[in-house]
Amino acid sequence: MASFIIKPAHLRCVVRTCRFLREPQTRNTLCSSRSYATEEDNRGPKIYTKTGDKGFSSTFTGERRPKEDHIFEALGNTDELSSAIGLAREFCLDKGHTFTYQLDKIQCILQDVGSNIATPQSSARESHISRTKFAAQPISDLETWIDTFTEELPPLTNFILPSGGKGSAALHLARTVCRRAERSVAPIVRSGEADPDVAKFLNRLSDYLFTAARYAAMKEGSVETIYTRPE
Ligand SMILES: Nc1ncnc2c1ncn2[C@@H]1O[C@H](COP(=O)(O)OP(=O)(O)OP(=O)(O)O)[C@@H](O)[C@H]1O
Repeated sequence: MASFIIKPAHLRCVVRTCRFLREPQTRNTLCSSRSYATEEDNRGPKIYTKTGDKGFSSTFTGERRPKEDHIFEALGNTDELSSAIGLAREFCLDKGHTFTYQLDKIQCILQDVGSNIATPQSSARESHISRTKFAAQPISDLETWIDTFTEELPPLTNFILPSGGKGSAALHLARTVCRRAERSVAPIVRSGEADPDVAKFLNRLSDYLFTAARYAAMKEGSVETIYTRPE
């Protein structure tokens, strides 16, 4: 069994993803097993390699690029997005919301987003591409979930401000991080280095997070603050 440790930061994950993707049997076990660290992992290498100390890091294809490269920017934003969703999920769990399993799934898909971003097509071999292919199904799942929330929600008649309780406000914050992730992925997709479905997924995800925020507020009976023009 290959070693792969989920580190606190998704970017770490992506980098480890770079390592663990070399061992395909570990891919897709991430979300199902929940048992991320094995005894072997515990005896494994240290978390720090020091190879990034000079401001360069590696893509999954083995290229060394400066850390301000578009790819690491997008990976960092994806990592931050997963963390923001993780926090929102905790607030939603506290309130007993039934949709938190969706947030779990989304966090797993964001790992796949990171894998795809970390694999620039121009330097990828066939084996890299097949291991980091991004599936379109998660986009349809988001659309189904959005439509289900929307059926229960009252129509939107005003601009609402991020509010509506801790879960709702945290989902709005995650939505804004999602839009930043989308902006940073756009040039990578445009240059043909990442899968266009990654951009589509992030675009749909911000709509999902907006709708889930409203749904959480409604279920909690929390008031969403409406924009009013200051006097
Ligand atoms: N600051 C960063 N922001 C976003 N992604 C990063 C950043 N630094 C590295 N990465 C990506 O995340 C992966 C894992 O990060 P990690 O911190 O292990 O890399 P590193 O800094 O190159 O190595 P080390 O921390 O061991 O010196 C890297 O392989 C790279 O793809």
